[in-house]
Parts: sequence; structure tokens; C-alpha cells
Amino acid sequence: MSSIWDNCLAKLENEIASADFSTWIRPLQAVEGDGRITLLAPNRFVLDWVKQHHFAKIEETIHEFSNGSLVLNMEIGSKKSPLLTMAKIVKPAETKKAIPSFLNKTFTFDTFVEGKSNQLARAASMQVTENIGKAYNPLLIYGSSGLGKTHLMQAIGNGVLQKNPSANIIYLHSERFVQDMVKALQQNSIDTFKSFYRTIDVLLIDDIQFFAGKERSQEEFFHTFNTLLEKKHQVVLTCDKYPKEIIGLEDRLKSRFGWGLPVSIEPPDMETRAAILMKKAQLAGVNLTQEVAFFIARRIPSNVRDLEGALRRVIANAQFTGREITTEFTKEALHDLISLQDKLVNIDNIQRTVADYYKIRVADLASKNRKQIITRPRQVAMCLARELTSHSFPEIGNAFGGRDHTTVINACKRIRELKEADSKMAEDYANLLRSLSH
Ligand SMILES: Nc1ncnc2c1ncn2[C@@H]1O[C@H](COP(=O)(O)OP(=O)(O)OP(=O)(O)O)[C@@H](O)[C@H]1O
Repeated sequence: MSSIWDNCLAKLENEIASADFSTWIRPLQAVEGDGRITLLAPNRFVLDWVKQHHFAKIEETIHEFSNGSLVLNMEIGSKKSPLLTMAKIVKPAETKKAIPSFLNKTFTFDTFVEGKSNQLARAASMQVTENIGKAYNPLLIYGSSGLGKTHLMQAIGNGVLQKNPSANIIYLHSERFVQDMVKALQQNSIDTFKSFYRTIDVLLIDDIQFFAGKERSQEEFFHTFNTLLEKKHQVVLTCDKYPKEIIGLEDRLKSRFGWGLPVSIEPPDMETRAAILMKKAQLAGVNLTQEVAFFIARRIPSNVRDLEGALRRVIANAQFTGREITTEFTKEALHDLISLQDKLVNIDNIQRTVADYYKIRVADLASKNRKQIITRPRQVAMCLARELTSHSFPEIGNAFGGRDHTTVINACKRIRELKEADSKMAEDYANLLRSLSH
């Protein structure tokens, strides 16, 4: 190790935030010669990051300790093998990982609330964490935006790291993969790019729908992907739809993505939405009553990200005004969101959507017809009206041909039971919820 670099490190350690220092600066290795000091970065991510954020500071420090005699140069490499295999730069005695995994430490299984809508995806993710490369490979988690795909994917990464801190795990958005590949092509370093990805133990690639229409990236990813699978390294992918439905994605990729286990995440039901809110509030150190959690869950049916946004707003308002978080207070704090929701989802369009879905007439829903082919959709529509609007039971009864409020209460109860017992009903309800919430 260069003694000049040793001195620089000691100084930089005091001047750069400690997490930054250990992630980005400590893994650098220094080689001196020909009036230059070359800092070897273990991979392109570290190289780019250091160049962008710390280069000037490092240069200034080197200048100071070398009395201006050394020019700073940076490249990818390691002292053992200058043309590195990127992932293998951790010294045996070191427990510190040299590859930043880009994981959000808060996305764990502990902070993920289980519900019917995500049960399978969560169970499969836990299996993968326990048996990387062996359980399901690739694991593909798909579903609409904001439903917890990234959270689960990163929970796998965090779970694996907890068991094995030296595992090489990398989380990347597929756009980033594409950008890096383009950069590698421009810089003639595509071989380094390839060898880097092919030595990763767990590769987590988010939102693979972004590969659509990008042929060269698909080609590169296909080969990387095959190599990893052959070596039994784990690949986890997320996508906003079932890959077969992505236009502009090569057929061979579509079929390969389906080789392991494709699992879907559906929009959470109201109970799960409320449980997620309570969990998020608890993590934020805020006491949220069940009543308020259900109130927000009922008013924000779309996705968990929106739900979290609403909760953040309520908490911030309460902290700002010093008021207690009651249902009344929450109603005020979310006033604009609620009226927007009311405009988007009302009993009228619920009735139209349900009638359309079950191929019956809207008028049937308010009629006296008691045939099951009509009563079931009627109950579903009542239950959706209760879940998605702020109307009371009597108001909903009124909108369905002047029925009594107890009929609406019973309808909601019946549909809840049926969703548990009958997967077709659960699927129909989820489909309707999805089409009404977007
Ligand atoms: N079941 C859950 N329990 C706890 N938090 C959840 C759950 N589902 C989603 N979230 C939270 O919702 C937010 C959005 O989730 P995430 O980013 O994982 O969605 P996504 O499906 O990857 O969306 P996109 O496709 O837009 O990237 C995150 O903050 C995540 O923690």
C-alpha cells in the first residue's frame, strides 16, 4: 500500500461521512509509479461514484501529501489482477463487501406485511432467500406499480446478506443495466462488464419491462442470465406485467423468464391495506388507531405507494399542528385526495363496471330480480361501493333500488366469506378492484 495513500486515507476518513468512506473510498487500492498515483476501483459503480462525488477531494489530498508530485488517475482493477473479475476483489481476511449492493436496508421481510394478495410472492421470496440458486430460478415477481415488488426483491437481497455478509448481491433497475451496458460499449469495456455480472451470486433486476425494444441489451442480458442460471447463481426479476404480454421483448427471453417461478402480486384488500398502514406508522414511531387505518385504507384503494403518501401527509400535518390523529383530523388532512377519489370512483361507475364485467344490465343491480346470476353481482357491487366510496350503508342501499342498510351489511359479509372460500370470486373481485382503482 502506498504510504502517501495511507496518509490520504487517514485524512479523508475524517472528512468524508463514515458510511460513504467505507463504501466508496476504503475499497480503493493505490498503485504508484511514473509520477502518478492510480487508484483501482473494484468495479465500474465504485469508479463512477468516486469520480462523480469524491474525485476533487481526493485529488486535493493527494496533491497535499505528495507536494504536488503525483497526478491522480483512476481505473477499474485490483492489485492482484489488473484486468479484474470485478466481483472478486474482497480480500480474504476482510468481511467488508467491496461491491455496493444498492439495497435499501429497510426493505426486509419483517417490514413487509403479508396478505392474501402477496402471500405466494412472499413465500416464494423467502424460499429463494433460504436456498439461493436452488429453489426457484429465476424468480419473477410481477404486478402493477406500487404493490411491493421492489420491496420483496430487496428483502431477498437483505435476507441473503444477513446470512452471508460476503455474498455478492446487486440490485439494479433494468434501465441502469442498459445505461451501464451502453457506457461499456462506448468505453470498449464490454468484456469487463460481462465478467462483472457473471460473477454475481444474486442478481436482482427491477422492472424488466424496460428492456422492451432494446435489442442489444436484451441480447447481453440473455447471455448473462444464462450463465448465471447455469452456474446456479440466483436471478430475481420484477415486471409490471406477465412477461409474455410485453411487446418488444424477444420470445426467447419471455420463455426463459418463465422457466423458474413467475408469481404475481395483486392489489391488497382493505384489511391488508390497513395492516400495512399500521406497520408503516409503527415504523415511523406513530400510534395509529385501527379506526384511522381503516379510514385511510378505505379511501385510498389504489396502491401501497399512494397509501404511504397519504399516511406521510397525515403524520406531517399532525406533527405540524400538534393535533391528535383522529378520523376527523385525517379526513381534513386528506381532504383533496378524498374528493379526487370520490370524483374517480362513485356508486354509478361501480355499478357500470360490475354490470359490464358480469355481462348484465345496470338496471338489474337495482331491480328486484333474485336470481343468483343477478344477486351475486349486486352483492359484489355493494361491497365495492362500501370499500371504495365514503357512502354509508343506508346510502348504498338506497342506490341499489332502495334496499335496507342490513342488506348491504350482509352483502359485504357474504362477499368477504366467498372471497376466502372461492378463488374465482377472489379473482373477480381483484379484477374489479383493479379496474376501478386505475
Ligand atoms: N405488503 C407490504 N408491506 C409493507 N410495505 C409494502 C407492502 N407492499 C408495498 N409496500 C410499500 O409500498 C411502497 C412501494 O412498493 P414497491 O416500491 O416495492 O412497489 P413496486 O411494486 O416495485 O412498484 P413499481 O413497479 O412502481 O416499482 C414501498 O415503500 C413498500 O415498502
